[in-house]
Amino acid sequence: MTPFDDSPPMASTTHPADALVLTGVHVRRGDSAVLHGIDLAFPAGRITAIVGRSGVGKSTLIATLNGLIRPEAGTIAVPNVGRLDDPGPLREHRRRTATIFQDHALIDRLSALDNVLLGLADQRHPLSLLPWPEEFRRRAAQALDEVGLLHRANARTSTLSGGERQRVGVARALVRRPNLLLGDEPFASVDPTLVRQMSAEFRSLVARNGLTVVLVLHQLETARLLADRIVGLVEGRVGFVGPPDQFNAEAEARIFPSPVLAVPTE
Ligand SMILES: Nc1ncnc2c1ncn2[C@@H]1O[C@H](COP(=O)(O)OP(=O)(O)OP(=O)(O)O)[C@@H](O)[C@H]1O
Repeated sequence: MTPFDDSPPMASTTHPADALVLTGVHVRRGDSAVLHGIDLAFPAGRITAIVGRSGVGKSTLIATLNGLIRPEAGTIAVPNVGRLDDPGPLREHRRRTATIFQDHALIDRLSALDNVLLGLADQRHPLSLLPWPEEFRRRAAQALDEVGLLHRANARTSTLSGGERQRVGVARALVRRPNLLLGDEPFASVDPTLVRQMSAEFRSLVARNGLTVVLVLHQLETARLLADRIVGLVEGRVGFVGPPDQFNAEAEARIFPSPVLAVPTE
């Protein structure tokens, strides 16, 4: 198996080229069983898009990968780190993981640079009144440079365009120097034309930084553009795993079945 093999994941085997391996993962939220026995490996250095209809468990899967939700059964293994049901590996996994958000979760009255620095907030005392350490400021400037926004570092975030705000959100994730980048609909508030323009840039940024990326994407078109691999969920189960060019009409009908319309009776 090469690092770029897209054959179905061997969930019981941890391959060195996998960044995360889920085996028989069941997740419950409140009274509902949401994910049912997920077997899935996420290849290192690749972009995986999670797609599926509303309510199938996409956000739940991302929160589970993040370590925010603990499965009621099954395991999540991070090669060279450990299993996420152990507190030590879980802490290390969370340190290596960054998240990008749909609304970018930026503070408008702060500068772009200060918003990026917030990505490091957990690395200093929460009540610190001291200025950010020079090393952190240098890292934040580097992250802004990485997304092509260094020239806007001191601009108030409220004056930035939608695409620029999205880049600040990505820089705030990058400043943590993560191995794993997770996103729940990170491009939802960016104009589709802009997403098309940014996708090549995003892909080369991911390759430059050696990131493993998992994104929930509502737009299939965006998933095809951005991802190396698509995971389609149906009712909390994996219904498709493969490269975008294999996500054909049959797969699309399986992952996005037409709603069954009730036939009115007299
Ligand atoms: N905090 C919660 N407590 C109880 N049930 C929840 C909670 N969050 C989500 N659920 C339920 O879990 C199921 C899956 O939700 P989830 O948000 O993972 O789906 P999704 O595929 O991301 O949906 P969407 O595309 O609409 O965002 C849904 O039935 C939802 O109602």
